[in-house]
Amino acid sequence: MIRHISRLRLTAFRNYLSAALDLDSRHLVLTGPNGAGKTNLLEAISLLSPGRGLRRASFETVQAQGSDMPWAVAATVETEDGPADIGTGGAAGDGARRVRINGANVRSVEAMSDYLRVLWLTPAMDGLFAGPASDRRRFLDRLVTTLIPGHSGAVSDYEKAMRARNKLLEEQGDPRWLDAVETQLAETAAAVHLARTDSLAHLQTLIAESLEDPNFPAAELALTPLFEDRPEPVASTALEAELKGVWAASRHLDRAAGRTIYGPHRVDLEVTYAQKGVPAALGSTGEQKALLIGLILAHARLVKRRTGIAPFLLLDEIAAHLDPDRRRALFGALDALGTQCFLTGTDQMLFTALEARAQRVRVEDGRWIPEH
Ligand SMILES: Nc1ncnc2c1ncn2[C@@H]1O[C@H](COP(=O)(O)OP(=O)(O)OP(=O)(O)O)[C@@H](O)[C@H]1O
Repeated sequence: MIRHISRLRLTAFRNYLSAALDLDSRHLVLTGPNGAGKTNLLEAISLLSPGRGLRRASFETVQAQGSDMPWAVAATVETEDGPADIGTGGAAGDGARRVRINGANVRSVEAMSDYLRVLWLTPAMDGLFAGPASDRRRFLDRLVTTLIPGHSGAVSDYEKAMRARNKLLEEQGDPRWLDAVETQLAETAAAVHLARTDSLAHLQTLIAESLEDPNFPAAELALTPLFEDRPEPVASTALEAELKGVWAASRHLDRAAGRTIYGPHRVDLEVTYAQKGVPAALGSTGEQKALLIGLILAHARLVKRRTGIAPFLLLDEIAAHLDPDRRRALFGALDALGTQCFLTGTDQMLFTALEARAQRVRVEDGRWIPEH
């Protein structure tokens, strides 16, 4: 059985006031004019995972304008153990979001990951390899979170502790407080860094084992070193001690710089086009897209292998950028993953090769019209 979403319901979510859709386990193709609500639907599904979803929008932004109802996304996920009802949404006057599983409130957004995992590819990621390092770190953290759901929370805890350290440095705070903050910073930093390196190592191994697919070339992945002048320990306690030492010694420098210079918030994900041995950023637009698709497909396989849950793939306007042969290869790869994929495009013709392997819905002005 393929784990899949069998029912999706949106309330006061962006341009959807109230919409419901029944689905089978096949892929879902969404077509419709610009601004109809195709990406909004993908964003809704992306919020069934930790973090802020595929647009990284604040929860106030997703609230449908002009509606008094709090926004809500609800899905029924068919699993091997039966259906599960997963819901998330906002509550009036509160910036946070609530999560409900099978009718009960749960405290942690990570709990949704027991039922479903989500990965996405959007046009906003097109410049990933040539753009700023912060985008690549965020991309990597998204991959890691799909594998290790607690990672998203660890990254926010780390960022919070770093802001506290920077503030204490600026205010010339008590060194004992700095010690305490740096201890906390080191714990979260080690967790973040080791989750990243561990996930990357597994992903690289899987890519190396996979049969070469000429349509979606293999990537070589590496993290830039944490420190310029010393090796980084691989064990958590040793890494924490090393980071604490570095931060304690660099307080003056960091105070002058107005920020923490060393740490996992500064590393970069280096991606190389394996066959050619050149940095991904030097590839053509099409090559970079193919590399990114290959990376997402490989990661989806990794998540399936290690967790038993094949992630749902949200592919926003991917088909339009591929030539017909590569499009067919993509559809074949999606079928092989054994998961439900959600694809958008303005033109139904792009998805002809999917034939009966997809259900089709036309999106118009915040409404869903199933096509038969
Ligand atoms: N909070 C909100 N309340 C109401 N409408 C919203 C809200 N946020 C966004 N919208 C509307 O949603 C629409 C955009 O939807 P979406 O991005 O899903 O379009 P799309 O079908 O993917 O289009 P394209 O083909 O251009 O990518 C816009 O018309 C926008 O004004």
